[in-house]
Order: sequence, then C-alpha cells, then structure tokens
Amino acid sequence: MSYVIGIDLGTSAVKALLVDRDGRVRGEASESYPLISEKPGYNEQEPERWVEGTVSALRTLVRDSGVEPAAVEGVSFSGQMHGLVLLDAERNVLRNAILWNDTRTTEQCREIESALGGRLLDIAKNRALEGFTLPKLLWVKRHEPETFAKADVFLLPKDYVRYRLTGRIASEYSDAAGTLLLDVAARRWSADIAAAFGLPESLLPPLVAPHADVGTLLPDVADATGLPSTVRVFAGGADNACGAIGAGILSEGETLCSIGTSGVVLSYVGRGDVDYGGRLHFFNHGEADAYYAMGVTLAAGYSLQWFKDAFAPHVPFEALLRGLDETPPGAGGLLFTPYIVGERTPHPDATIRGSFVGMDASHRLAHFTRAVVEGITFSLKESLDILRGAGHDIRSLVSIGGGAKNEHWLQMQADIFGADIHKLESEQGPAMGAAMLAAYGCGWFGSLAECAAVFIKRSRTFRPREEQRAAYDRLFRAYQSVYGHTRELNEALAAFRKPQAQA
Ligand SMILES: Nc1ncnc2c1ncn2[C@@H]1O[C@H](COP(=O)(O)OP(=O)(O)O)[C@@H](O)[C@H]1O
Ligand SMILES: O=C(CO)[C@@H](O)[C@H](O)COP(=O)(O)O
Repeated sequence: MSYVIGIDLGTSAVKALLVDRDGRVRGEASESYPLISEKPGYNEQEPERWVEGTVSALRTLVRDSGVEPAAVEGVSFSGQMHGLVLLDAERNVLRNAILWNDTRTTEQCREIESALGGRLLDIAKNRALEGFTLPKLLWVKRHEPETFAKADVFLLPKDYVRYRLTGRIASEYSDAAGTLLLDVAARRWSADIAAAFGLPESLLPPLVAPHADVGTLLPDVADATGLPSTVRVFAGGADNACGAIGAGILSEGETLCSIGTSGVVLSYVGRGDVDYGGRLHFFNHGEADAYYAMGVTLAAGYSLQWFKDAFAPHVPFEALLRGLDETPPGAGGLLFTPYIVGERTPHPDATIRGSFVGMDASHRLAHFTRAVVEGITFSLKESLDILRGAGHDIRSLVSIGGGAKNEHWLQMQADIFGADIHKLESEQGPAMGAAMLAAYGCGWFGSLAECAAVFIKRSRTFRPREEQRAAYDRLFRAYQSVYGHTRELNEALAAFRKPQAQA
C-alpha cells in the first residue's frame, strides 16, 4: 500500500493526515501555536512556529502510524489564507506574519479603492477587505518603511512552510487569489495592480498550479521527520479550496457550508468571467480552470467558542448544545449577531460588533446558546441568499467543520437554509483536500473528481422541516435588520474597546 500526507496549516494548529490509496485515514497528528494579538484588531503569528509545528506533527505521524516511511509517495498543503510573510534577500523572515483575521488595514483598503476604482473588481474579482494581503503589504510599506525596504519576496503562510520544507519559493493560484494582486481569470500576477502601488514584480513569488510538483524534501527535513528525501511535494491550496476538494465540491451545482473558526458558504463556479459585483469573494479553486464564489462570517465557530469560554467554560460542547432541543426556534425572543471581531459578508465592516437583542428575565443559558447558534447560521444564510440571488440553484449543501459535529445544528442548518444538508462519513476538513491534491499529483487518479469518488462518502442527510423553516424565515427578517440598527452605536463604542484575544 502507498500513502500521501495532507498538511493543513490552520490558525490555531497544524494538522497532518496520512491517507492510503483507498482514502482511508491511517494516522493524524497536530501541533498548536499561539496567536499574537498586541492591539485591538491585530493578529499575528511567528512563521518559525508553523515550521516547528509542521515538522513535529510529521515526525509524530510517521512514528505513530507504523507505516513504512518509504511507502509515503507525496505530501501537499492547505493553509489559512491571506497572511503576509515577508522575506529578505537571504530568506530571513522580516517580521511576524500578519494574519487573515487582522483588521488594522481599513485605511489601506480605502487607498486601494481610490487608486484602482472599478479595475480592482475587473482584475482581482474581489473588493478590498482588511483581511486580504495587498492592504497588509501597503500597511507595512507605510508604517514600517525600513522593514519594507528590506523585503525581497512575500509568501502566504503555507507557501512559506513549503519553502522551508523544500527550499523552493512558489505560490499557487488558489491562495494567490486572496492577495488582491492576482488577475484571477488569467491566473497571473497583475502587473497593473503591483505598479499602481509601486510594488516591484520581484516581490511576487513564481506561480504554479495547486497540484504542481514543486520538488522533494530537504535532507535535514527528511532526517527530522523520518520521511524519505525522495517524497514528492505538491504545491497545495487555500484552506477553503482544500475544504471544498475534501468535501467533493468539484462540479457546478455543489455548495459547501464550513463552520470552523470562521464560517463560509461557497459554491463551485466553472468560469472565470462571472461578476458578483464584489458582494462575494471569488477565488481560483484547487482544480485547473475552476473557481468558487464564497461568503465569509468572520466569527462563526469562534462566536460559540467565545460564548462557551465566557459563560459556560466547564460545559462540553455536546452538553451545551443539548439546549438546542429544549427551546423552540427564536430562543424565546432572543437574537444574536455574530460580529464579535467585525464582519465580511454581507457587511464588510471592521468596526461592527455583535449584539444580543430581546433579553428577557426568563432567559437562561439554553436560550443564549440557541440564540448564538441561530445567529451564526443566519449570518451564513445571508451568504447563501447572495449566491442564490446571483443564480445559483442551491437545494443541498455539504456541511463540514466543528459545527458539523452536532446533529441538532445540522438539522438547524437544513431548516434555516431551506436545503438538504449532507454530513460526511469521515470528515477531515482541508487536510483531506490537501491529501487529495497529493494523490492526484502522484498520478493515482486522472482527476480530483475521480479521487473524490473513492475518498469521500456522505453518511446522512438532514432535510428542512416546514414548520421550523417558516418560523426561521420570520426570525431571519428581524435578524437582518439588527446590523443597520447597531452600526452607528458600534462606531461610538469603538473608542472604548480593549485589546482582546481573537480567533
Ligand atoms: N462538538 C461540537 N459541536 C458543535 N460545534 C463544535 C463542537 N466542537 C467544536 N465546535 C465548534 O467548532 C469550532 C472549531 O471548528 P474547526 O473546524 O476545528 O475550526 P478551525 O479548523 O478553524 O480551527 C469551534 O470554535 C466550535 O465553535
Ligand atoms: O479568511 C479566510 C477566507 O477568506 C479564512 O477562511 C481563513 O482562510 C482561515 O479560516 P479558518 O479555517 O481558520 O476558520
């Protein structure tokens, strides 16, 4: 038997997954690392910790799985998107990486909009959002000019780890799409956008396809992990592209709901010339010539995690969510908006914060829990509705991530979305998509879809229930009005915010 390894470089941890030719998971290892949040809205990580964590997870995986290391044929990557890693000419890291959930760059977003106007959407297919990479580059240029002057090349998080494992600098389309520097439809860096901000083209790493073979492991990495130095390394993809691959979202009509730290609803798109007017993210998929359109809730699982940590730290998730069964839709008249670190879709707003609306003396923990879970799901329905409004006929979704672990929540997704929700048999998230890119790269399958047919199985389907669906439709209208009523209030409150740990 031969094997591949998928590595998912997440925000809180790196996970390495060993998968055999039949798609069976033969081992798993992970290592966590801290988030550095020195000021409100600032979120950074030390790239060296990603490398140490990845090498250590690979070592544990190889040691504990008991498989013959020489039987591992390929490795590939999935990674948290948008993060900025700056390297000097000697390939030293110049500063901590600035992450996707860092919102310090509102001013740079306005600068990008005024410099490029409609050309930004024409070329990069996305509007300027704080989380994306170009605003981060401009922030460093403006606030840390000495650091910027030393920058020779920039990399995205998983591309940096892959560079350290192989010695080869490269980026790939699916992650490059989240920088605002890619001509998304043409799959090449946009010389126009780079020039508009005085960025030398040499700062942009060479681009390859997600399944491209980018070399083999460096001898010292092979020694440290126990893998042979002949193991083939494939470029990999953005975590959402890999999450979609790992859930089999590989043809027109397929839609994914992922509730991790952030939450996304994304649909496969077969063409690059589709115009969503910037209301959704539009990125290159992990498959050649394919794309996806996606809405993002910044704090999806993170809202529930925050609520649990703050108000029920000793209650396990399963026990906390049992309350979903005990209270009817609407949580006794309580609504929650999950804007606790700002929002992206449909309200690109770094200043907005969350609300509980309708608190009543009768409300208890179970009502608040239900309101939080409903609010997260309503937020994702806003993305779903934009996709439907743009012509996507969405009657079913595959649900993944921590939020898919709870069956009451999966049923709620069916009721709120008005669509069938499919649960996967062995849900491994983006690490499985990365393993599939390696399997495809190794030539085990003729396409990612052929690989998905072997690797991915659906286990259960949750169908919408009419009575609940009607109640949620009424609640959703109330939910949608909360943003407009709380926007100015939050602008006034922003000055009182303290630094907080995020995501
Ligand atoms: N048993 C559970 N039931 C429902 N939600 C859960 C459960 N366990 C974790 N979660 C939610 O899933 C989130 C983590 O999901 P995960 O996919 O692991 O995220 P990430 O990959 O972004 O770290 C947590 O923030 C939490 O809200
Ligand atoms: O910013 C985005 C997508 O645009 C995020 O999806 C990040 O790519 C990481 O999210 P988690 O997987 O950690 O929730």
